[in-house]
Amino acid sequence: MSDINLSFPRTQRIKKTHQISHASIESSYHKQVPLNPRQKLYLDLTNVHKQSKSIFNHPLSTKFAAFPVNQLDSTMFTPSYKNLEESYTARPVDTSFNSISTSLKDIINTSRIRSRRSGFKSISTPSKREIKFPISGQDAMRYFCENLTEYEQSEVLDYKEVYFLGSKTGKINGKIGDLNWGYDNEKGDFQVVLGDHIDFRYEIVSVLGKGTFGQVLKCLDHKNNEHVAVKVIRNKKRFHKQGLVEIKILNLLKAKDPEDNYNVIRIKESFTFRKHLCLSFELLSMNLYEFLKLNSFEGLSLHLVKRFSLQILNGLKYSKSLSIIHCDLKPENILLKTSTKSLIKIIDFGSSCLESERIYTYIQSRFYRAPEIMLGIPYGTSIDMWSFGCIVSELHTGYPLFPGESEQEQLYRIIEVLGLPPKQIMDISTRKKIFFDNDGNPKLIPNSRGKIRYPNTRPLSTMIGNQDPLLLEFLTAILKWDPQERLTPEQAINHPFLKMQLSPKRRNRPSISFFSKEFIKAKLN
Ligand SMILES: Nc1ncnc2c1ncn2[C@@H]1O[C@H](COP(=O)(O)OP(=O)(O)OP(=O)(O)O)[C@@H](O)[C@H]1O
Repeated sequence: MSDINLSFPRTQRIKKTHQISHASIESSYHKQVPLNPRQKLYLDLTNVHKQSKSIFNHPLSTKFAAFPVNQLDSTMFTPSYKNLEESYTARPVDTSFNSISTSLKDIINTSRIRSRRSGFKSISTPSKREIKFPISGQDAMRYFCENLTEYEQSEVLDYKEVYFLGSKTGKINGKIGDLNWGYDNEKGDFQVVLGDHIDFRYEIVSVLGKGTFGQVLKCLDHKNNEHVAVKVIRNKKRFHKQGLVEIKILNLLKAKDPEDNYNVIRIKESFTFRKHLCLSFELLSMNLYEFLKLNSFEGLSLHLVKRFSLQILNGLKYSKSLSIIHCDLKPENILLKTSTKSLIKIIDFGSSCLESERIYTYIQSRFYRAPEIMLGIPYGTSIDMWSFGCIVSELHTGYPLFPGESEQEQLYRIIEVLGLPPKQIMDISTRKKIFFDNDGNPKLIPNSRGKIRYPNTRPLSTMIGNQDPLLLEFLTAILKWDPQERLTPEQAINHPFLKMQLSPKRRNRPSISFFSKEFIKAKLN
């Protein structure tokens, strides 16, 4: 194929129209009427099109096609031209690309020379450092095409605002046929590439946690220039559906708490990226399980237990007022706001529901599971108070109160401390056959170490120690079989255990054990 000839016959008819038209531009050029750069490039492009259909068969041509004609300018050529050259290098046998790339080179050069000659200011390609973000998806293609994978080149065009592109090294090259173009593993988890972007805005810094629902990533939000936590939900229908419920509940919690007074996590944004539902949150510090671990599982001072308890109850009181059941309260879902202060927030409303919209009957993490869930009895917000009671004990002692190795052992551990469930509970239990014989006696099945647990043989006082009688009273009032008898968050806040101020002398352990970031990192890894 020969190079593109940029001269046009003198006989070309002039079309008198105010709109940009191919003929008018061509003729203006030929009559030495100065063309503006956009007109000239329109001409160049259409000539490329006319003279070489094959260029438009190349995958990159779809990128050209994606630009409305009135948005074409010389800056577009640079990256696209480079890509054409690259594709030629990759396929040396294809001589048509050779001539096309040479032609494009000519077009660009000629266009610049002509612009200079005709006195028009040429459109110069700004250096990448000069470009200020955000840019449009189209500009991302113009200036940074070579930083993007082929998948991203199509993807980015849908973005009105691009804040961050990620470096090309390490990016997953999305391919048809791979799981979600290669962006997912077989479990539907997003394949994390540190340093890459999420949604052309968030830079992935590290992985903060992995859970049933997906992964939580520490990211730098290039729009607001702050670190955030982004929860990337697994790309599976069930998790996606539950993720939508989580967003609904988090938005409700946020809307009714404009001043951030209630110790619950605040959602910032939600969006879908590569088929993954994503939720961005304020970035918090370590969770209370990690905090206990950092304290060598020795348990926290009563002073600190009280401080944490009051804040958790504040969150539970608030969620109860909105009829929200958290359904998965545990130390891993309570986070310190920073590693140097005792402020905390409740996170993970991923299993939550409204009292009027309960879907699942079997919920909560086993150690913190309320008896009514195991016994198959209708439940409400009081299941969170059961979990709260277990957490208070664990914060105080350093170890879970009822660490059942199975569902059955979980209930037998509770029976060992509280005795048998009262008649009114047994009567309405739909799952009692799993745990009790026909006479209502526990089946006394040994656990994996051969231990049989007998009712009422292990008083709560021996499990939590006798340091503070009010703590025992407090926990006894919370850990009730009957949810109706359990303290509500309001009642718990007003319980003497939390009302009593500790004098500094009575603080039996250091009031708080906060550490440097380096120390925390070393300990937790
Ligand atoms: N806003 C945040 N700031 C810092 N770390 C966070 C934040 N949100 C979550 N994490 C970390 O990620 C972990 C998992 O988060 P989350 O519980 O929301 O995910 P999940 O998939 O629902 O987990 P699970 O399987 O426990 O239900 C948390 O235990 C915590 O360590």
